[in-house]
Amino acid sequence: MSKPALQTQALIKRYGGLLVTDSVSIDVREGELHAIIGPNGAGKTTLINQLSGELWSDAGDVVYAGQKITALPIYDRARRGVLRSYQITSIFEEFTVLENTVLAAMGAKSHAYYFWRPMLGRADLVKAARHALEITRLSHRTDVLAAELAYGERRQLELAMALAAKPRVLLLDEPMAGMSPQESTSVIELLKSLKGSHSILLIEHDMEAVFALADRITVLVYGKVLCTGTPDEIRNNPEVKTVYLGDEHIG
Ligand SMILES: Nc1ncnc2c1ncn2[C@@H]1O[C@H](COP(=O)(O)OP(=O)(O)OP(=O)(O)O)[C@@H](O)[C@H]1O
Repeated sequence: MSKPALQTQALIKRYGGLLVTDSVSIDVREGELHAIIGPNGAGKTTLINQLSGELWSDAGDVVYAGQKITALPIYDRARRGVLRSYQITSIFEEFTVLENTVLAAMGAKSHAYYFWRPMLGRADLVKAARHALEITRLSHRTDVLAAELAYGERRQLELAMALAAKPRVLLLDEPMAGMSPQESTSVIELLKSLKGSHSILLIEHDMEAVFALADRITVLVYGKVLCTGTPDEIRNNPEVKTVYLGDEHIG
């Protein structure tokens, strides 16, 4: 069994009296795609925000490669390799797809945006960006302005930008939301190809995609972990069926 890349230890987030994540302990193993599912309001997005550093936790720890990163801000976590899609830079509308992706690669390497240098003058960054665009199937759109992209293409660009930053752990909150069936299929294929070389934490409402992709699934209900297991274990777990999915939704 591979070791954990990212772990939470009894992680808690409160909003007033509401425990939104309630002592959540999960781990994402090296090269694993670990999906988090649960009903609306279960705390999935809050958890991912706590992992990326967008939200401070009230108690508990986030551990990456054996080190506590709970107190680190987003940028430090990202630079170490824990990256949420679209987190490092937002898309610059007036820049091309390639320029946006080069900027993301640059940000990850702490080049501090050397705007006075030609953006495409760094061969290594351009190469990383082109590679990310190739695997996200956006190579044919490299010279198009971001402002001209369709919605699904923008989501693909966000993924390309995250990949150009060479993450070790990728945090994805509904990467297929709002995509056409064709675009979703292409993202599913992409995630399949990224598994193994990346550890991925995925929140996704599309159960078909989750069960097709996940190595393990954690079910979150009212902020608490109900169970973690392989897709088969989750599919056959009577408690999961009762509490959340309903027989007809599983698998
Ligand atoms: N800033 C906030 N202040 C107060 N309550 C909040 C805040 N953010 C989230 N919540 C509450 O925390 C709970 C969990 O929200 P969260 O968005 O993490 O759930 P989720 O599982 O991602 O839901 P969904 O599947 O609908 O996206 C909800 O009850 C939500 O109303």
